[in-house]
Amino acid sequence: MKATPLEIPEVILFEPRVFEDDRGFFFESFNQRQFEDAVGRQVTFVQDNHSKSAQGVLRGLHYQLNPHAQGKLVRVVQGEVFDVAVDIRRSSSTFGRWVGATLTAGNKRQLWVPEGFAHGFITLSDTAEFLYKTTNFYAPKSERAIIWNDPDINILWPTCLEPQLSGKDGTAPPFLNAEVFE
Ligand SMILES: Cc1cn([C@H]2C[C@H](O)[C@@H](COP(=O)(O)OP(=O)(O)O[C@H]3O[C@H](C)C(=O)[C@H](O)[C@H]3O)O2)c(=O)[nH]c1=O
Repeated sequence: MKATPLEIPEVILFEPRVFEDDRGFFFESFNQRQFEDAVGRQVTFVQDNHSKSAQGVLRGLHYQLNPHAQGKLVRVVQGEVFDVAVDIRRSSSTFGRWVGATLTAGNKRQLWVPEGFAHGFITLSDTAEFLYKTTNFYAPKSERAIIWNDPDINILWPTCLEPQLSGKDGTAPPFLNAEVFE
């Protein structure tokens, strides 16, 4: 497993070692020891999620407030998405900045999005199946969102597709009005 910190170094891109033979392939999709070595701290996941989206669907930008903040380890098992993490920790030197990565079933890449970040993705393939582990349970009352095209964050989504949004996401507040982490 290769671990690469992105421009916001708390966000880490993982690339697994894939073993291919005439039967197909094998790779360790999660290894607690290697993951914690890369992240530099103990991390416990308590929930696995799986969503399927059609092309153009954009889910995000979402996060849960403390004490329910979630770290997420995300990957794609079918199709392709562009995945984004936004630093919403007011005390951070990268507050308001974003990083992104293209995750596909083919590249088998995973992105670690720590607590303190808003997260979202846009679906680039006809459909995409998105799996992720979270470090805290779903707590809908603590859920918050930021509008996907906020001008102050200015995410460069890699498509001119008009995104398909849930009602919640289409009416999410701007970053300036968002409840953020201290
Ligand atoms: C997130 C979640 C949702 N649900 C139920 C609640 C709704 O009835 C239904 C769809 O929920 P929602 O529209 O919030 O799903 P997404 O838009 O994919 O939300 C996720 O989108 C982005 C990518 C994120 O990073 C978050 O993990 C999460 O907010 O699943 C649950 O029962 N448990 C859960 O953990």
